[in-house]
Amino acid sequence: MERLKSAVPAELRRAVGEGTAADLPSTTSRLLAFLEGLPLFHQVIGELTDLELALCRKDKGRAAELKGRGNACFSKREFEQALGFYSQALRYVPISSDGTDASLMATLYVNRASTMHKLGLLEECLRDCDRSISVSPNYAKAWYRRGMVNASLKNYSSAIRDLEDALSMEVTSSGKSSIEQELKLILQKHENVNEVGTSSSNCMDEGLPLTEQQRKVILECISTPNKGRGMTSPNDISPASLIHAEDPLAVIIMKSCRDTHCHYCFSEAPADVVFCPSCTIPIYCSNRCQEEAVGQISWNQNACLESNNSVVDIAKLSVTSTRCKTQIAEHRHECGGAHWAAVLPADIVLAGRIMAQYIEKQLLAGKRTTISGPNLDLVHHYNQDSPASKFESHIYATVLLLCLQSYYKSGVSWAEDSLSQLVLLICQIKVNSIAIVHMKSMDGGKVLTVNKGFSGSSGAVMCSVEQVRVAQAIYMSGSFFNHSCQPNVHAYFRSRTLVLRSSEYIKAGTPIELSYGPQAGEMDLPERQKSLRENYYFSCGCSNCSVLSLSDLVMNSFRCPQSNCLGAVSELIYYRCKENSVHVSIGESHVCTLSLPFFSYQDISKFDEDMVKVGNLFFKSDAILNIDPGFCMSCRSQLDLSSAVAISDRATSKINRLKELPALDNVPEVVIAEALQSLEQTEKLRHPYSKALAQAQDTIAEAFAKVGDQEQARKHCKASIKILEKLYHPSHIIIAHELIKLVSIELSMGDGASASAAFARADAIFSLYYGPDVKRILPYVDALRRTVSERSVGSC
Ligand SMILES: C[S@@+](CC[C@H](N)C(=O)[O-])C[C@H]1O[C@@H](n2cnc3c(N)ncnc32)[C@H](O)[C@@H]1O
Repeated sequence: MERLKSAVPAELRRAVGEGTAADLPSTTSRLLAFLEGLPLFHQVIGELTDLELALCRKDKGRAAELKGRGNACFSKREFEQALGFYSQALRYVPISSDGTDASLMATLYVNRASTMHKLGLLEECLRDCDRSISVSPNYAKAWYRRGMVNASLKNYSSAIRDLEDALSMEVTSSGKSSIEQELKLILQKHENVNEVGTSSSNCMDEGLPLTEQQRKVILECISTPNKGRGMTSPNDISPASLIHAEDPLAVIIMKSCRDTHCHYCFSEAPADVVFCPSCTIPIYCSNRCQEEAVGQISWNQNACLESNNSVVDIAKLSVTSTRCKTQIAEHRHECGGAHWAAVLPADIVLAGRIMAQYIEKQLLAGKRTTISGPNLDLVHHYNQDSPASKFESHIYATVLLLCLQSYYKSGVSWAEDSLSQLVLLICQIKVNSIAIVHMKSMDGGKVLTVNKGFSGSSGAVMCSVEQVRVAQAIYMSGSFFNHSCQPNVHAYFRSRTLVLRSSEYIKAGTPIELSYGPQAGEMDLPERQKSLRENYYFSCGCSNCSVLSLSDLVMNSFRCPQSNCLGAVSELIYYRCKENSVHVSIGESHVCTLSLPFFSYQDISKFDEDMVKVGNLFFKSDAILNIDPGFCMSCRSQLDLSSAVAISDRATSKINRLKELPALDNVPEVVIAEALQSLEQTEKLRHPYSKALAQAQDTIAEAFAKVGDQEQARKHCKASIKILEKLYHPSHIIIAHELIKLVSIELSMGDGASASAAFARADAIFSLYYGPDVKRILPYVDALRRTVSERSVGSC
């Protein structure tokens, strides 16, 4: 792509970069005319769309070779490796209409099933047997394996039926006699044991609980003075109410999750992962997800899948889809082996998916009109984009259009403005797409196992969660919610569904706003502004970025050199420009102008008492004139800021070394002692309510928990929570996650009563943010709940 960009003459590049949205018809057509005359461009499009050149083609030879490697590992009892090879083989095995490849696929499923049976993955094994049977219904080995795994699952009646079927299909006498032997054994067991049913896992969403569906909040889209359109409600909304739930218009998995997560529901891929029937890139956690993403596959339609490129075939497949007819299988149009969707950036593939959906809807509706673009009613900032970004959007839009044209061939005719529409669609995606984030419990499972005995002597690990960015999506209604650095709704995802829930009481008519990422307490004002400008192309005008806030004042500040002063020393310049407002700048550069929060004295209950003391020092001084970097905002004592920054940074990096140690179970005492010394230095330098201090306490708590000194771990964990309560607020979700760490420490200490109290606080916050979805989103919380209640009963 870089070679393509540099081939464009500077004059044309400038015209594109300097143009506005109104110039798009001319800039896009000039660029297209130039590129069409460029051999390099045709080479690039050829590489992206030619099935013979594609990297993601099915390959029977490769599948057979991988199967051989799997078999070799299986016979050496290297089951984990065998599983990997069989999965890879299934990824490459083609599906053909003549049935020849079906037998290879059926064998691979059975081989993988046998491997998973050996590994104790019984449900997964059962599913692979079913897949093998559906591909090749008379395959005795598949029935035999299913019978055996059903026996392991104690489903004896099913096991007997399966083995009887296997027996009727088996042709060799040795095969028949070994099936008979197994059958005899299972019949005996069946006589002795009561049957236990199997549970089948289901990754897909079951939708909203009924009670929530009935209590949907009424939303209105309104025009706001400084943020464009926004959302509000004509009614008061109580905390923890479900505000909105929506499936995406289009979605694409992040490249980093391609090999580990289902490309449809984005859950972590299980051992019996399934693949796209037409290309080797996507993986799915179940047949259901595969069908949702690719369309329903029945074996007599294989020819249609393989030959692709025909509009009639596409329509036929979509009609046979299990989905509602207005929804188009999102991966369908990318299938067949052309690999542009695997190579182009996620934003561009997302644009491709939206465009393809639009085209296919027109085709399904029988409208063979000229294709222009979906014309989504979403905001974009094309005119404010940098020249480089405008040029890049033009290049990608042109490449994408050619890829789509190559797929739809003569089945579609394109309007003149389709390229301009595509450029705007790419810009809309930049501003409106939302990252789908899933919660991953880092060691929640482990903590519960390790702590089972609660001897108190063994090293325990703390429950901690990591947010994994799994996909990028466009939600049509979700796009109308504006950002606030102190949001009143919490956004989370059930598989691919966006869910918004009120995290506080919202009065009728108040803007309903979520956080696009940056939040007060987590980042200070300049950091938040920078992040929103770079990632979302706007300057934040939320209430938290318009009024001087206490957490912004202290979070990155230093301690006043006077030991009895609680005033903060900042690296920023605060200059009072008018009676009620201050300019904030870093060095020469102006960050923003903020109002002074006089409301804080009227509504003092909103704030933490200690924080109000800090605020008073700043706000109540008669004249806040000019506070330079390095001067205390209260008593004006001066601190040598540059040396304080250097010492504090060194101390932080020493403490952070604890995180980098590969195994914390064995942290040398000297490293802990050094970290404690650094913590002492940080405490001397940093403001007592600073983020650096909270993080240092948290890191040290984690290290102590892992080496088994739970008393120390508890002390530092509590210190960290105390600071975070001031930077955020005591009911913020971040506090709940920290409290869960405290719970695991207290459980390890055998202090069930304290653990139970901390858990109750965390649970209340989680319920506020996730409502009844807590169990589904944070399953480890539920596991911990059971442990806590057992332990607290035990300690009574
Ligand atoms: C996802 S859209 C939200 C809906 C949008 N206001 C509209 O009119 O369609 C994101 C855009 O809304 C505006 N916006 C959202 N939150 C804002 C905020 N806190 N301050 C200023 N503008 C904001 C920005 O223009 C941003 O690019």
